[in-house]
Amino acid sequence: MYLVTAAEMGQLDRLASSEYLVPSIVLMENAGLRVVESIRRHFQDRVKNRRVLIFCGKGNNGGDGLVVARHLLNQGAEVKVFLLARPEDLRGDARTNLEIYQKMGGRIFPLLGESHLQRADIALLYADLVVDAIFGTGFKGAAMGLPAAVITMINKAHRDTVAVDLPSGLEADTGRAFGPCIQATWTVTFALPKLGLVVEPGASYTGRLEVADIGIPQKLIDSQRFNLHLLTPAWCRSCLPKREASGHKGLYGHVLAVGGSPGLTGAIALAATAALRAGAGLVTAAVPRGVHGILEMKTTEVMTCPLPETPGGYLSREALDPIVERLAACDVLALGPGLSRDPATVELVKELLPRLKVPAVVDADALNALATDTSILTGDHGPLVLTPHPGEMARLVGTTAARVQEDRLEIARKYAREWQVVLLLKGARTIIAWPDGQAYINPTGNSGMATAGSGDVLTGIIAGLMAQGLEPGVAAALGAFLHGAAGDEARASLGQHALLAGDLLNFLPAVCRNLEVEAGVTAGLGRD
Ligand SMILES: NC(=O)C1=CN([C@@H]2O[C@H](COP(=O)(O)OP(=O)(O)OC[C@H]3O[C@@H](n4cnc5c(N)ncnc54)[C@H](O)[C@@H]3O)[C@@H](O)[C@H]2O)[C@@H](O)CC1
Ligand SMILES: [K+]
Repeated sequence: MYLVTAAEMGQLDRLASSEYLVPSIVLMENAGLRVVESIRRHFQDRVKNRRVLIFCGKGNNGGDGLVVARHLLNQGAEVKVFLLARPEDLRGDARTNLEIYQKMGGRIFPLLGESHLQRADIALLYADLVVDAIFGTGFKGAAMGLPAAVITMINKAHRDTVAVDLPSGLEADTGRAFGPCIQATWTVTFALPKLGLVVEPGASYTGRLEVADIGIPQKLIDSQRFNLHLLTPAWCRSCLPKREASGHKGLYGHVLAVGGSPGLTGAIALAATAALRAGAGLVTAAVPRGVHGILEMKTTEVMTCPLPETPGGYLSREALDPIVERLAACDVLALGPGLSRDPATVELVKELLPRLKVPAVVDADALNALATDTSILTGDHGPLVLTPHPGEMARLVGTTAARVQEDRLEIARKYAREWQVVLLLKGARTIIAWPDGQAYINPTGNSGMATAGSGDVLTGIIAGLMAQGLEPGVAAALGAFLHGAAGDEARASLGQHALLAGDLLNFLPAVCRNLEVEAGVTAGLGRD
């Protein structure tokens, strides 16, 4: 599903009217009606006598709020509209909707100065629901003055709150709030999700996200060339590798996982097992000879292979040829989990990558090895998926993790293009940037997954999917989704504090099974 900026959404709205002759007031009517339907679901269809406060700004977002007000009034709710503008300041469709609402006897309470705040504050005490229609995609910068005071007052009241299109105070394009911002229970956004709703901190203000069809012609949406996408269960389901009734293990690919070092055998064991859980037919884990016996004890279905090591027990330069030989019988390499930063191992990584004839997932210390010489990335290389966390990304591009976090999307996109790799930038709302400029944002996952070994599981899942023939970009996106969804299932059952990376392996089957059986899902965004 496309993710759009405010300007892209505005363009779609305009083209719907100018090219397809859909009157803008019809779009506004549909938008309001979708919110009313969502509110009815919230109240299990019993809206009569519900006390609903609707806060409206002077723009079209406020116009949507007035449509909501009119329909709820019609359906017997006790509606109060607080207007953060003088009625004569409203224009166009918003003005028309104000007038209809007033003709129906709907009440408007002005919210224009400090003296009006108290009345709204008292009403909030008794409200069953707050509808936030103060600002939508037209908002820029910070809420200040009266709107800021109103937003703060609504948040302090802790009432169930539905945001219309966007939580007021949030920038649609960045997901940042430079002043107070509505903390929504849920948000009904129109036509397509806005980028700011799905990246942090915007996603946290948004609450549960519903995407509502307001009648913008699908043909118009399909004709756009947006290059940012939100991963959805339906898309992921369509990408799941197919299993043949007569399939055998040779058909589902062979992963070679290279990594491990003294004290870090768990990382490679997790990655290798995750590759099998993701459906790979065969997985071989190749590790320094000294830890090979430990790996044998830790894993059952994984095949293992001892490699030459340095006196300290790290993979040595002599491991190069055996790895290349092994790879001749494999479909994909997973490189990095538990590898260490020993200088000999760093050299090994740098010599191995240019010799690859199979696609590779490069993670952890293999990324740190690359950071010592990024000419490998700028030169000719085969298909690569890089899976850095912000710290590893910062080392790769010579900046700080804070800088990477400030501009996650643009940085991921820039280097995916520049290096011609699939770049998966981890963190809350993982980004998967493709070399052709397309980028995906993953809505699944939770902070319980910020735990040792979680990244190793992701590496294994992606490699396992690639072994089954998925394109690297698709495998990375689907892998991120499955990994996060397994984390969400694990959290639902175990809570987030005690969650271990190994638990992800145990919840992955349920997630895959759900995708196998679910016949397409709406824009569900994981659990809130
Ligand atoms: N055809 C359309 O364009 C449709 C628009 N719709 C609604 O219209 C919204 C966009 O409407 P608008 O473009 O009128 O904009 P908004 O209603 O989002 O708000 C814009 C108003 O807020 C003011 N503003 C912006 N930043 C501010 C700040 N930092 N502090 C104080 N005031 C600020 C602007 O000057 C303007 O008056 C969408 O979010 C959606 O809810 C829907 O009705 C569907 C159809
Ligand atoms: K809003």
